[in-house]
Amino acid sequence: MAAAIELKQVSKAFKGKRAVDNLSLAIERGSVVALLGPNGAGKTTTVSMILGLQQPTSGQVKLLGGSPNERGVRARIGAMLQEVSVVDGLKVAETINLFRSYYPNPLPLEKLLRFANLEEERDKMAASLSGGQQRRLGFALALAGDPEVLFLDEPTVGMDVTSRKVFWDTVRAMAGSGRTIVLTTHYLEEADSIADRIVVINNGRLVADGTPSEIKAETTGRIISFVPGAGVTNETLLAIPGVSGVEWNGPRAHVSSGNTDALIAELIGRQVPMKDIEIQSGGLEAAFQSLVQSAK
Ligand SMILES: Nc1ncnc2c1ncn2[C@@H]1O[C@H](COP(=O)(O)OP(=O)(O)OP(=O)(O)O)[C@@H](O)[C@H]1O
Repeated sequence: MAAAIELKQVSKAFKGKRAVDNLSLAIERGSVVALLGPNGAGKTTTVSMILGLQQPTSGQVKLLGGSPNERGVRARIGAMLQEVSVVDGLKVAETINLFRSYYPNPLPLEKLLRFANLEEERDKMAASLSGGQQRRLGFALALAGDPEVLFLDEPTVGMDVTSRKVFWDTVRAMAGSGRTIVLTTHYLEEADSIADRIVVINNGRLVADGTPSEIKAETTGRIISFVPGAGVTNETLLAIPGVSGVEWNGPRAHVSSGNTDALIAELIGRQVPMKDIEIQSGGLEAAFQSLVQSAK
């Protein structure tokens, strides 16, 4: 079966400046992919081209094996974009029903209200909802057509902690039922917990692509710390292959390395005297910062 989404050497230029630069990417059906990148990296432009809302300057975009501009393809996708369009004069349930009417096989209204945690707001005017409630309405509208591919652009901005949890539980359940989900987020811990693949974009280019643990391991965000025995100096540690930096906190040395497994073997092999050994992962945040900085 064709990939859910395929980008081949896609570029998009605005007034000569490339917002997306020669991006190639295939997203398998049933996967949950997070697009990460700093402000202005090109994430929204990429999603807009996949949705057919913007046309690439060059390259090819395929969605569900066809063109994003085909009606038949559009009926099979759902998108929650940063701007939620609220129709004036309609209540929450009426707005959802309007969107349901656009699709051949919509999900039931009650299910959508539950997924979006909007059961209590069903009879409120949509325009009177708070920012976070409007985002949740945007989620219900994105799901209205029971989409095979779901796009979530910064979905949890403005949501409170409870709504966020309900939201991600629902997204996880959706992913479990074989849908393809593409999300952009600035909350790296969310990407880490929900995505099975993370694609990092910077300056319109792909700078890393892998599982959350591969992305974390690819970077210098990992540290071994220990209290070295007498005679072990900064220079001794820096001279060991695989050590990318050493910082001291009193008697404790924090040694960073791209591959802490290999480094620990090296330290033991060299019989470096060590006490109270700890291995810390820098986490996705550190990995992300280091990727974005090294790509500059
Ligand atoms: N319509 C436009 N006209 C001119 N430049 C644009 C337009 N849309 C986007 N850009 C530029 O393209 C680049 C990528 O923007 P884009 O919105 O895709 O980034 P992003 O990764 O989604 O950022 P953010 O995290 O801030 O939403 C930015 O430099 C932006 O200023």
